[in-house]
Amino acid sequence: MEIAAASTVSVAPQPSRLSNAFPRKLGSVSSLPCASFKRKHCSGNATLCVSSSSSMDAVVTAEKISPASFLDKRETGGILHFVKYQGLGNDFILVDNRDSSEPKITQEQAAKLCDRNFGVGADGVIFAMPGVNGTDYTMRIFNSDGSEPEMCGNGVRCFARFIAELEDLQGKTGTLCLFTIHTGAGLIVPEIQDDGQVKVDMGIPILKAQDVPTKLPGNKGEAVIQAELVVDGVSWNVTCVSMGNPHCVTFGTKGGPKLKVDDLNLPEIGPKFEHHEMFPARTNTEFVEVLSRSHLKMRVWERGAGATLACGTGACALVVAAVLEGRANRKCTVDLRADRWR
Ligand SMILES: N[C@@H](CCC[C@H](N)C(=O)O)C(=O)O
Repeated sequence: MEIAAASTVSVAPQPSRLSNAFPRKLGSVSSLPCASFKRKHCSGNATLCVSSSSSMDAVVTAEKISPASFLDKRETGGILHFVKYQGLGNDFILVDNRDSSEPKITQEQAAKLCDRNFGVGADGVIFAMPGVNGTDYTMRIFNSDGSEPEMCGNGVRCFARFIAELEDLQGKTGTLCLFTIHTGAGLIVPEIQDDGQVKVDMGIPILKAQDVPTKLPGNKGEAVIQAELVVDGVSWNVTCVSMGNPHCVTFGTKGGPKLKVDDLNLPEIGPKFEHHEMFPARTNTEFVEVLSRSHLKMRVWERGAGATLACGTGACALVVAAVLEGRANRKCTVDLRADRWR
């Protein structure tokens, strides 16, 4: 027995910007036991049908999916149950792990599951685990490369919706905070709105260089604000912010023209920031274009996940950086994607 087959995944209309951090549910993949995994694309690009029905065109069978073969070894029922959620296109595989403080799959297995061609495809895998220190739940997440970040803004919003559905809290939510979540970056208390969307207070940003962490020397006290970072021989201005996880925010090169984020070669430049020696824990990088003092546009290269369509901690980090650099007001809208970046 291999991976569970699923019914359907419906793709909801995509909003073009993140305003006040509300999530969109992409759809859910309900896992059903079956002996093989068959997939068929339905009409248009809005629906993907995955079915165990033999009448469907099988493009792959479970026996041939070595990355998925671990799925029958780790769970008693022989199947890893999961759902798929997204926040503004930042997508995650969510696993109900409430019965154990050990993730049901390893980091290597998570990376295989996140593969968009040979796995389910996602920016990360999130585990809903028992709470610690008096919290109701613990969220752990593995990036699509298998590394474990401390925090994920869109992920924690998806997590909150997942818990609400698991615990049947839908319709009882209002703006009440019904549960607390322990994360690698501290306590999160999500607010589930009447319409099911989730709002999260991301807490106080960390600016002290060694806590971000960055090896760049503090130039405003211990903070690194609009400092020079040489990447591949080019001097960029960067501000370093941790939202529990590290972010390097840039509005462009030193003395260069205003950054036009649409023109960036993200797959080329992104990894050079991520693996720069000045970031001992690697870094997420936000490339930002200022449209006005209250309207910013970003593209993100995520640590451990590459180019993603959105990043909640990144959106928060760049507003912090924009305010510190005097480029924007404290309240602004961040466009995370005008269309698909990749
Ligand atoms: N997309 C997330 C951030 C996920 C973690 C990140 N890749 C890291 O390694 O820090 C978000 O919405 O915040």
